[in-house]
Amino acid sequence: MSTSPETTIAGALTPHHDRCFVCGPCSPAQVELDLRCPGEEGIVGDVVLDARHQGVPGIAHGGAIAAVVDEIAGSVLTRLGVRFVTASLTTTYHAPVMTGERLTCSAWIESTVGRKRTVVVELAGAAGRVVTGRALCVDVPEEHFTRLGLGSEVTDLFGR
Ligand SMILES: CCCCC/C=C\C/C=C\C/C=C\C/C=C\CCCC(=O)SCCNC(=O)CCNC(=O)[C@H](O)C(C)(C)COP(=O)(O)OP(=O)(O)OC[C@H]1O[C@@H](n2cnc3c(N)ncnc32)[C@H](O)[C@@H]1OP(=O)(O)O
Repeated sequence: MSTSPETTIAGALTPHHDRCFVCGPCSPAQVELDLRCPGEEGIVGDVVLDARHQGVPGIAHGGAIAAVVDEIAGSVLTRLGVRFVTASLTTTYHAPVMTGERLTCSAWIESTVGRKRTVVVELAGAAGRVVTGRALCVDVPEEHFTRLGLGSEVTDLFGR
């Protein structure tokens, strides 16, 4: 397992990239995410979607929620040093997410089969579970990015 600088400060995770539209501090839509790694695997934390993420007034947009699910699922894997992309993402909305509502999250690897890992992300509000997401993530070689003309600005993000 990698010992990421992100995991050495009381298990807290910091944004993986300044310009990531979900977690990056340069993003005008940066989501308030406070993610921590309580143990060897998995992530817990808090998430708040606000008025920048609404679909109808007062309710978070389902696409914004899905992006947050993808971000959290990805964080579970990158902190383990896994180089991956998301191949498929399903998001089940059990109840509306209100803008400004503080949610707790937990995420973990549900299964690993060959290059495929399924990561589950649960989001809950004060009244209980609001979202369950499942990301099917596929391990990829470094060439997945280098053949696209991308270099260390991407490949260095994995396994820090
Ligand atoms: C822009 C990339 C960013 C990546 C990560 C980002 C940041 C990393 C750093 C820190 C991150 C911290 C937090 C993370 C934050 C966000 C995470 C975002 C992650 C993303 O958002 S990333 C962008 C969107 N994502 C893509 O850009 C993928 C496009 N796509 C492809 O690049 C190929 O499609 C690929 C590589 C997926 C597969 O291609 P391939 O040729 O390598 O392999 P192949 O097709 O053989 O599939 C192998 C096995 O997966 C099964 N399989 C494949 N696809 C499936 C599907 N859809 N449903 C069910 N099963 C599927 C096959 O059935 C086979 O299964 P089996 O082995 O059992 O036969």
